[in-house]
Amino acid sequence: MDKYFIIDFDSTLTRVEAMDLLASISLQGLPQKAAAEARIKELTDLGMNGEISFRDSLKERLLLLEAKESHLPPLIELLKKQVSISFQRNKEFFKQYAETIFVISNGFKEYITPIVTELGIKEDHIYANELLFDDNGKVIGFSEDNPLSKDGGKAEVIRKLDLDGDIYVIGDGHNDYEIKAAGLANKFYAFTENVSREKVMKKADHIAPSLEEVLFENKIMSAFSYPKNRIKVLLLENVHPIGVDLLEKEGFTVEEYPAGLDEEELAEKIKGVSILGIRSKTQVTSKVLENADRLMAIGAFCIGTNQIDLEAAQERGVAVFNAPFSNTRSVVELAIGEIIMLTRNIFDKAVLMHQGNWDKSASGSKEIRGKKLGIIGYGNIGAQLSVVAESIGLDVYYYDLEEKLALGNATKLDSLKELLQTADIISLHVDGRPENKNVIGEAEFKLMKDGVIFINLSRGHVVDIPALKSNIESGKIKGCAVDVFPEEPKSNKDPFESELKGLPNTILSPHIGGSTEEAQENIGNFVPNRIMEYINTGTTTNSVNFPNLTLPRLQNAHRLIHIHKNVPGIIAKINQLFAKHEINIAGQYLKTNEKIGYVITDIDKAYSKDLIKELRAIDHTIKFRVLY
Ligand SMILES: NC(=O)c1ccc[n+]([C@@H]2O[C@H](COP(=O)([O-])OP(=O)(O)OC[C@H]3O[C@@H](n4cnc5c(N)ncnc54)[C@H](O)[C@@H]3O)[C@@H](O)[C@H]2O)c1
Ligand SMILES: O=C(O)[C@H](O)COP(=O)(O)O
Repeated sequence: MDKYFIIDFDSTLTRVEAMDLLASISLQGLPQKAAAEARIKELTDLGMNGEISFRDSLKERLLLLEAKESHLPPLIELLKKQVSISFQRNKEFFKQYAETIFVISNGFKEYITPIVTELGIKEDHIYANELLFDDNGKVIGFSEDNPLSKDGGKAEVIRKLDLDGDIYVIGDGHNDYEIKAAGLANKFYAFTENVSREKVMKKADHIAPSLEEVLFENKIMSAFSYPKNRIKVLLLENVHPIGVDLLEKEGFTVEEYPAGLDEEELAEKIKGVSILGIRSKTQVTSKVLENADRLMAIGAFCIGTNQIDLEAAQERGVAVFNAPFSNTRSVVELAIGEIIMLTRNIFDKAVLMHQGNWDKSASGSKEIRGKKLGIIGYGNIGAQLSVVAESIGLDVYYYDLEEKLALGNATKLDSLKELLQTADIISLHVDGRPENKNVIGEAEFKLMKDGVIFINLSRGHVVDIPALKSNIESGKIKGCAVDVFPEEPKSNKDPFESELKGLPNTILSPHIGGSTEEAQENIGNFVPNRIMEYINTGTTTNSVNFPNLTLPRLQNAHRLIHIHKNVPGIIAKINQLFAKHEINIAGQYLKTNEKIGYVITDIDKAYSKDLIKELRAIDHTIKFRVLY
């Protein structure tokens, strides 16, 4: 049985209402332009929602237009640029299915025909109204014999066409739904890529946010192997609007949640989610991942990824991305500011001032110039802090577990002990790996100089809090700044509890080291782009738990992405299947790490579906997907 596709023009096949565009051309320079345009828009919406008779709306709109034949060429040029994005992506569909695609519109043939024939739709499959002109080329009306000039016209055209097969209507208006209401279509797809009309969506059999959704539903090959609107994104912890916007523009269905979720909540919410976006608070545990039935990628919209069970994610074929340098500078600037504030005792003095006390004295207040700054963890933040600190006169020492290049005049120390004994100011910038729990505890505080300044902007669990508290109280630590805590409130509405509250010369901040507008904007851009690259091309550059592969653009081929446990013989099995099915391989890329293998194979487009089934069935396959 043939499948016929009946497609609406305005706001479906194109992103705009052609009459609105025509109005802006024809009314150019006329005093009534703004008022007439507003009324035309209003009449269009009333008509589309089925609130006024179509013919009345059309008549009134045409009268307001002041249109001439000479306005049509510029209108057509503008409309050509306004073909809906998912229609542009799927030109192949229009060519292949030309025999069964019809455009039925209450708009006008004069501008519809040049646009839709360019897509490959046949001229005699276009049904629309026709304009009438006077001798001077002025539009004076429309052909009233045409059924499309009146209510129910679309249904009448379909009835006359007497198509032998299933009929699927794709449109954004009530007049499109009327075809289904008249019993003349199998399904009405409310097309929402350009406009979403609540009343129309309620009546639809299916909402189609893109043409791919319709094609996928009907098992027709489309530009994407999977409609993007079916990819559900869950964003927690107030991800920057830029990030939200990028993911929405990509066509994903995005749900946002301002706070973090606890394990139980997330284990429920994660079902059906393909992309999860979090920041430092949300713990993505193996229990959460067990329920992640569709998860492909996790974006940590921050630097740290210790909140994610990276190994469990990897074993399930879930790639994790973060923003490794987007807030580095912000943390460094805060550290520098705090070093100065604490060395000058500003925090306590400010508190006293607010209480009405004037304490002008130099006692215990020092310059930072020439003081020894000890940086523990000389990674991105530690190294950047080293450079900035040195430029304002600090003498920099550092200790890192790994061999790191000393920047500027910084001095590398070989042990933590040496660093703790040397520094006047200690700033902690280690990562949050579990082994770093309490890396600074009583024994380490004991090794520090009396009157040391201590700063932790890294992770809360790396410092033993009771030990820190007693060393502040004893005066061993003269000043302290802590931005990160073992337990942090889930949201701004929850209270903050800590033993460190109320201690002298102690700056407590609510985990805002990386919270600057610049950093959040950078992160909002960086992470979605890595995720979209991964989803669209398979590229894993910058993934923190997947073998990193930068892949070329896919050209005239299908890309098979196979993620498997790194056990011997898998590649051989994959390639044996290609040989068995006589597949021509256009390119193959492989990278493994200890746990998983990541194999990408670009192959010619023609192959049997059995190949896919057999690739999926290879033992130790974790995930498999096809891109085209
Ligand atoms: N407060 C905030 O808002 C904020 C913002 C950004 C980053 N961070 C945190 O800052 C920390 C550092 O970030 P980064 O981008 O520099 O990370 P990074 O991975 O580039 O650097 C961490 C460095 O610490 C070293 N290291 C790890 N454990 C160590 C140990 N026990 N002793 C000595 N060295 C050790 C590593 O070898 C590495 O060089 C991370 O914990 C990150 O989560 C906090
Ligand atoms: O890891 C990070 O980048 C910091 O801890 C900042 O985390 P946040 O985005 O949750 O503020």
